[in-house]
Parts: sequence; structure tokens; C-alpha cells
Amino acid sequence: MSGNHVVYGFLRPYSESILPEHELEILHYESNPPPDDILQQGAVSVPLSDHYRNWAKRTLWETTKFPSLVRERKSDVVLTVSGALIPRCPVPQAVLCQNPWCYRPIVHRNWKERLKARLQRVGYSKAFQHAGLMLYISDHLRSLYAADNQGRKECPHEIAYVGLNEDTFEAAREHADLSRDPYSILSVSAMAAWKGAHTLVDAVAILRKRDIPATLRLVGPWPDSDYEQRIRNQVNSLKLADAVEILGRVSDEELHRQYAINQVYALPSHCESYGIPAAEAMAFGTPIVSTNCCAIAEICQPAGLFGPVEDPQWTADALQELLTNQTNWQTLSEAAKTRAATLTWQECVKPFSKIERLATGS
Ligand SMILES: Nc1nc2c(ncn2[C@@H]2O[C@H](COP(=O)(O)OP(=O)(O)O[C@H]3O[C@H](CO)[C@@H](O)[C@H](O)[C@@H]3O)[C@@H](O)[C@H]2O)c(=O)[nH]1
Ligand SMILES: O=P(O)(O)OC[C@H]1O[C@](O)(CO)[C@@H](O)[C@@H]1O
Repeated sequence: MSGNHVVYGFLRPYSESILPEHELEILHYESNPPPDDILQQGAVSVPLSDHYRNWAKRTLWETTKFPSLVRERKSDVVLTVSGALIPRCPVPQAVLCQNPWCYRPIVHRNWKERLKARLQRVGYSKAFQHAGLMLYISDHLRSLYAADNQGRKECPHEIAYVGLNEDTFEAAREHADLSRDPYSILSVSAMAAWKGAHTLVDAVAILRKRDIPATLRLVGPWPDSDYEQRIRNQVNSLKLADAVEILGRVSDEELHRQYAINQVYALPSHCESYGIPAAEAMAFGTPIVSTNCCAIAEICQPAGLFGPVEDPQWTADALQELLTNQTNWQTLSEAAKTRAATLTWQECVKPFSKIERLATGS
């Protein structure tokens, strides 16, 4: 879901900085071409059949066909966005690392996902040791790679935080005067089971027992219909139908309005390599409640409260603090805006400047 935001978010200012002095060719799935403005800057589109969208097919294609494509195109350096090293690639590779999933057994639902994770860890490990440059979207993600590769020599690396789109900053400015719904909590994500919506529902039940009229809005698609049903059942059995609203996927405009009108953004997740919605919420001055086992604590540190995962009691206490202590809320809200202002793409792309050095070997 977040792949395009991350990859093209970086490539837009990056292509601007290297073109026309250098050439940039973007290999992409046919149905997902690069944005027009990047092509208009002079980047070249190289489409690949959607047949290879399947992870196993893509990996086989990369191993068997990609090296000859690189030779044919006379590329000097490859930027791969899969987090793994492409085998037999004849030129140096910079590897953009975005995904933490292969390191987190809790997200693997069946044997196919477990097998994919095992194979990915091999590719990630090769990258950790042999890439020309690793670009991690958080230090947290780097530490997951490092923990799985203890005792192995680490190749050069940089942390490149994910930027916020200009339209997010713009919407935050436009909505600056909207009033916040009292006691309102917003969670935005692709609502997979490890994102912790069940913990938030339990936390809201605790707050209601404390006579705090908390409301929870869950925004984002539900990739796992069993989990969605579990949450609906939980809401019903806790008699929280008037407190929890399940909105599903909403438009960008509505998403921005939600960031602006809710008091707190919460995602008690097991596993985030960054947490784009949390960063977006910060742009709107909305403080964060999340866990300290994922990257959100690193990305949003001054702007929220971070605690144990699967802990409704701690989550309820943190939410209560931000829903009821106006002074603390104001401090964290200001910190959120200040932190978000540092996450422009122009700033975040800076570590990419090291890619060029791979081509010249300097
Ligand atoms: N318009 C709209 N956008 C949504 C909605 N729900 C989510 N999004 C957008 O979809 C993206 C989801 O981002 P993450 O929650 O960060 O995505 P993920 O699929 O769990 O991604 C993983 O990789 C990301 C980096 O590529 C990491 O940021 C993340 O932590 C995680 O590891 C964000 O840009 C968010 O704004 C919705 O209902 N409507
Ligand atoms: O390399 P993998 O594990 O197939 O991951 C692909 C996923 O990674 C992302 O590009 C970024 O999280 C998603 O958009 C996409 O679904």
C-alpha cells in the first residue's frame, strides 16, 4: 500500500537532482507506471509484465533475466527497492529497505508466508553484507537486519526517513482551525491483525468504565476479513457500537480531515518499519500513542507516548493522559508539528546522494 508513496517520494527529488546530467531508467510493473512528472523530468519508463507481481515469479525473473537487462541497458548502478540483493547483478547495488515483515513471525499467517519470509531473509542478509549501499527507512529497520546478521560484516548504510507529501502539509495548513472532537481517537493503517486494533477497542472499553466518553475511529482497508470480523464481534460484545466507528478506506481528503478533527492518533502495532500515517498525523499536530517495539517510537519520539504492545491497560492510561490533560496535549501537539516539518522529501532524500558514488566507485 505504501510502496508508491515511498519509492516515488524519494525518486521525485532524486531524479530532479541527477537529471539531465545522468540517466534514470525506472523498471516498473506495466499497470503501475511512474508518475508523469517524474517522466517529464526525463526519467525513462521500462515496463515489466504484471505476471511478475507474484513475489516468487518476480524473484525468479530478477535472478535469471535482470542481469542481462542491466548489461543491455549499460546501467552503471542499480537501486533496488525490495530490501534484498539481486543475485548476479553485474554492477553495484543500492538497496532501499522498507519491509520488516520477514523478521516478525507474528505476521506470517500460513506456510507460504513463512517460506517467503525464510527466502527473503536470505536475500536481505546478502544485501546487509554485500550491497554497495543500504538505505533503511528507519534505524529500527536497520536494527532488525542487524539482529538477524549478528557477527556478519555490515556494508555501508544510511537512514533515509520517509517524507511527507506536500499535499499533506497543505491540508494541515488548511485544516489548522478545525476544532477537535473531544475524547476522539483515530487509528489509520492497513488494518492487519498485528496493527493492534483489538488493543485499542479494549482500551476504549477501559476508558468508558472510567467514565471517559472516548470514541475510536478506525480508518483504512482490512486485508484480512477474519480479523475485521473479530473486531466487529469484539465491539459488539463490549457494547461499544456507539464508541467505535469502522470507516474502511477513505479518500485522501477525508483522511486529512480525520487527522485534523481527532485528538489523538493511535496504533499499538507489533511491527512497523516506519509508520507513514503516524508521521502524517504529526503534520496535523495530532499527538501519537504507539508501541516502543516498532519504528513509530523513533519517528515520532517527541510527539507521543510509547509503551508495551498488547497492553490495553497501558494504552488506556496513555490515551487518557492525552485526552484529558490539555497542557500535555498542547506540548506534544507542538512537538508533532515541529517534528513533521523536518520530514520534507527534499530533506529525506539527502542520503540518496551517496548512490552516485557507487557508479564511480569513489
Ligand atoms: N487515502 C487513504 N490512504 C490510506 C488509508 N489508510 C491508509 N492509507 C495510506 O496508506 C499508507 C499506509 O502506510 P503504512 O500503514 O505505513 O503501510 P504498511 O502497508 O503497513 O507499510 C509498511 O511499510 C511502510 C513503508 O513502506 C511502513 O511505513 C510501515 O510501517 C509498514 O512497515 C499511508 O500512506 C496512509 O496514509 C485510507 O483509508 N485512505
Ligand atoms: O517485497 P515484498 O515483501 O513482496 O513487499 C511488497 C510490499 O512492500 C511495499 O512495497 C512497501 O511496504 C508494499 O507496497 C508492497 O505490498
